[in-house]
Amino acid sequence: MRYHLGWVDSQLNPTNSNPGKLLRPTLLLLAYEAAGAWGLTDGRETSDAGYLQRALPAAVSVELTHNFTLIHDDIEDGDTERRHRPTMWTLWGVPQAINTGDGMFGLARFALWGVLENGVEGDIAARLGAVLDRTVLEIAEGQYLDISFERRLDISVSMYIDMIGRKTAALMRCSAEMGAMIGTRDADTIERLATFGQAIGVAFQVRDDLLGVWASAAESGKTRAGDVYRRKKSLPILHALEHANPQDLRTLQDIYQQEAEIKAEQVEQVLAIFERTQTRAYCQSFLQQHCDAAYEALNAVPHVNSTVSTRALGDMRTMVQFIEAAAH
Ligand SMILES: CC(C)=CCC/C(C)=C/COP(=O)(O)OP(=O)(O)O
Repeated sequence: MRYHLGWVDSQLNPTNSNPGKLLRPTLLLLAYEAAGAWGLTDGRETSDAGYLQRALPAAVSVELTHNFTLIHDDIEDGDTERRHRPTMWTLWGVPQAINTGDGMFGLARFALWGVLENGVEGDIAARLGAVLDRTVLEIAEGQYLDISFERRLDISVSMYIDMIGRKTAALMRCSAEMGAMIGTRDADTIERLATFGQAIGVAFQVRDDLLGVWASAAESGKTRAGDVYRRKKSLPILHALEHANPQDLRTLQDIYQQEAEIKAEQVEQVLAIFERTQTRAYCQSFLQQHCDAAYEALNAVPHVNSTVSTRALGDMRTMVQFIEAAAH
């Protein structure tokens, strides 16, 4: 993939050796190119990558937004490690970590105005700000729902999908939508790419949910069935709770509500119930549906006479293929 993580990382923070996946800025830049990179047709194409400047402030902005939410998320969850490093609140204390997260959100908003210096018109810049603000509100709603689900077992699959749609997919949608808005004024193109972002966002989370239960330790670098050990309310358990027979349902309720830590044999019991409820197949088909929706959105992006756009659409398909692999 062209936007190799190191490339975007060097734009964001030259000293950061573990920046995370940088999925959102990558998505934003690809959507910008796919949408036509503001009239960059083959006849006008330049050999340098100067045209990317136009979208770069927004790419920085979505990554800063993501990192601000992670700083606050780690405080709320009490997590002590992220990306194999101590979380900010463990180093600086909760008050300063909250403050840093707030500052980072301010920085994300401030960085976005940089598009004005790179040739983006004022009305588009203002609308980019509105998309980002609406998205942050949606993420906060998603986080509210997620936290409120923690002590409950009566969460339906559709409630969960609504939650991840806001908490995880909203910023992916926002990234693709913003990139497209900087690349073109064509409403159809913007809508298709935004839809792509939403679909890939949900798919990405469900892939994580699948790997959290069924990836081998070697594949994921984590404990096998780690999400069952943590009793995480992800798609598999919510599907199983909806489809278990009465006896299995009681077993799941007992295990997920007990005060004591879950034992290895109870994890095996949960996995056996997942088998009986065909939960893995359900999650895989759910993932496939969202990957199909992502492909469909890409196929419907109006054609631009530009190799840059064609290449970006190809890279976005590669992204879907990577996520889709967890469905097989
Ligand atoms: C308003 C706030 C604070 C929003 C948090 C948004 C977010 C995507 C958190 C990480 O989710 P996660 O808990 O599923 O992921 P991880 O396991 O990486 O913490």
